[in-house]
Amino acid sequence: MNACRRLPVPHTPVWFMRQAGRSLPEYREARGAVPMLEACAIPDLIVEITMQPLRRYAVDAAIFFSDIVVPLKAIGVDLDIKPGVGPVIADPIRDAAAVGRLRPLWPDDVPYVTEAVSSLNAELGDIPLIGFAGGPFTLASYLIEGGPSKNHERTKAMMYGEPELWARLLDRLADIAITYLKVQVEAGARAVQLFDSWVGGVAPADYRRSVLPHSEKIFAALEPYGVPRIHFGVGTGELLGLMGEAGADVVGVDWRVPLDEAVRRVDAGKALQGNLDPAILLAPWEVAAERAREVLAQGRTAEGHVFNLGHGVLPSTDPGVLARLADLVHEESAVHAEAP
Ligand SMILES: Cc1c2[nH]c(c1CCC(=O)O)Cc1[nH]c(c(CCC(=O)O)c1C)Cc1[nH]c(c(CCC(=O)O)c1C)Cc1[nH]c(c(C)c1CCC(=O)O)C2
Repeated sequence: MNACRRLPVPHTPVWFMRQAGRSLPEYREARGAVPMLEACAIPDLIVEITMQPLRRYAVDAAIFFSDIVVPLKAIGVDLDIKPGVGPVIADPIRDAAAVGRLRPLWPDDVPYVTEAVSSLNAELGDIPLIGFAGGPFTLASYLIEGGPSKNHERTKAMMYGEPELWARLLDRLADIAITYLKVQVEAGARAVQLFDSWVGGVAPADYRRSVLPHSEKIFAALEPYGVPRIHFGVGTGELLGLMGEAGADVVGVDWRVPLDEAVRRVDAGKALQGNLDPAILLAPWEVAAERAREVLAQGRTAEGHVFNLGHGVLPSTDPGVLARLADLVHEESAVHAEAP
């Protein structure tokens, strides 16, 4: 929490995107045959899966176990998460009538979120829980394409060709994200992350015109709660400044841009989060450790640094390596914190 607020810290804090999930055998066991979206609606299971990585790693935060499409499912969008694929939408949104059918999310639509966050908050004690929501571009892309997409072509066709319809869709998605985040914060989440994972395919001028106003609305709505707001996307090197401008306190950086360069791209008054390449954890430990030290050194140029991977933990990652990484981050950064 202090690092997010650019205050002094005894060591660099660390957590890992996707720290819960398929890299953990106990996750696979707990999930069993329960489909992903069903699991996301069972409070006991949410609590158990959220806690699992904290039993293994000395991480400084928990991230709520859910998915960015859970609020869409909760308002009645016919969708599924297909293993190895991702979210798949039965009737993609392609016209004004379909956008009109996207109703608002009400807190009562997700009682299991309120229940799970409250239990987690009690169980976690001093360790903060990070709540999250999907960013407007990323959710729009799943809804318009009907599933994961490489080029986001129909999405961009709407963004460029039907700007009014696009703005209406993104405004509705922003309102859904606001409610989903407020539910989590009001139940006890102490920070929030907006995952606009796939917005990196958008040029800065288009981001400013067609996406930023909607993300800005989300961050502004969270402002009164005073919780740190983290903003992350993949391949967003050219957008880092704008993603900060949208109203984030912490800008998440993927592995493509070194953190000292990210510092130059983001306005003063922001902390950074990132950014070890998750794939490096599949290389020998000493190779990964050396790069983690580099990330720490580059992170020291930021006003605040939360160590993380540059994207989610890969399912083939050895949990033992993540445990060593969390310890390394603490030990090596504590040495620097003590230095005169
Ligand atoms: C794009 C996106 C999605 N979901 C999410 C994003 C943004 C983050 C990112 O960029 O990765 C967010 C998300 N999804 C999940 C979390 C849990 C918290 C965490 O530990 O980080 C978070 C923060 C659980 C999950 N969400 C999903 C899993 C895997 C489900 C399983 O066990 O099969 C988990 C643990 C499913 C999912 N859901 C989605 C994808 C692409 C997938 C993977 C599909 C696959 O490869 O099987 C959409």
